[in-house]
Amino acid sequence: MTATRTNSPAWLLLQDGTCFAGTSFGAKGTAGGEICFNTGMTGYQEVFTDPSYTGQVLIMNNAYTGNYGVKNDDVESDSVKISGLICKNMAHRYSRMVADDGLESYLTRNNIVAIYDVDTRALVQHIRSKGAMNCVISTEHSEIEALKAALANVPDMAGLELSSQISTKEPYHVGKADAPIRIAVMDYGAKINILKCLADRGAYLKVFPAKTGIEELKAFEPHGYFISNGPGDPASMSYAVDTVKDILATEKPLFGICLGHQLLALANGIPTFKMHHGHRGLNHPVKNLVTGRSEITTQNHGFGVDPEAIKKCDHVEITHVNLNDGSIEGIRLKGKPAFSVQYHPEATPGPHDSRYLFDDFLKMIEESM
Ligand SMILES: NC(=O)CC[C@H](N)C(=O)O
Repeated sequence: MTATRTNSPAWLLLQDGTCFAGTSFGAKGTAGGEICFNTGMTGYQEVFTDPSYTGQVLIMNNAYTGNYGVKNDDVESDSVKISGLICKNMAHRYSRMVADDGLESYLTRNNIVAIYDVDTRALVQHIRSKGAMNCVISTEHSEIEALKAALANVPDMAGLELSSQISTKEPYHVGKADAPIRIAVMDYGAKINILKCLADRGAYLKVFPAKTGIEELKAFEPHGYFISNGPGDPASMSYAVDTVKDILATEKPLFGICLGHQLLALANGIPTFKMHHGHRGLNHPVKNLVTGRSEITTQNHGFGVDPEAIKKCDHVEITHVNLNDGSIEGIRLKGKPAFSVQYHPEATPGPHDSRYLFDDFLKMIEESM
């Protein structure tokens, strides 16, 4: 399949004044967000639709993006969630028997501004040394003052609350209603495959809007609670921290992923912090300190849990660490059936090494029933 090459110019301006020129791909217009990069070599459609990327302009480290097109069901949510896209090369032809569309048409339909022909190696090295910052990409402004004005409107990721905007508006169910195990899911921007991983193991889920109170959660009579991934700064989510505290008070099993991990830490008095440039990719090595085994993990986070504060917290145990930088990848509470990981065991896209965590959670629930 081919698409017409437009070759129209596009520009990228970073918050520190650095500028890149490139070529437009996808929707026309101007888009801003926090710039971040994903080192994965495949799985771009799942990444673009991951709700945790809300508010972020994504650089793909892979030299070539779009070669296998898109498929209607290779998604992690109902729409593309990235604010914008930056690539080295974008495929104008795609090749996959079962593909439904090409990437450019998909981005255009989803109103996503993208820029390619950018030296992404230089750009990623820049972010790696300077750290996370905001940016704008534009097909309509080439004047630096106009780009700067657009950039001034992009909110800081630190302190930004996004989950309540993208969470489901109404509760919904996943799985079979007669399943023996019921799990209440807090939707702060949940990826579809996390829900599938739980339902495939025989759980019936009720997925709740971000600001649902404990009484409504309890009315579902859940045997366990799941705290989802999601975008934004966990420290801005006091409503969610309160919900996690209320859930812990029920003594029912709790499992949290990524944002859910950060919220479990915050609910136990452990602060989170903004990382230099975060972890986003499919090959982050993590060691499970309980089993001594290592796993290769999928990651997507720009905030982390404070390691020093955990060490001082008697009732929280570190279960997983990142083998690249020693950052905290997993915790569990002593004396309570609650645990969480900073990475993504559902791993769409990515290796399935960590799927055992869903089995562990279901087993924990069975043992508590
Ligand atoms: N994938 C996630 O849940 C991300 C959590 C949080 N928004 C972060 O960037 O750290």
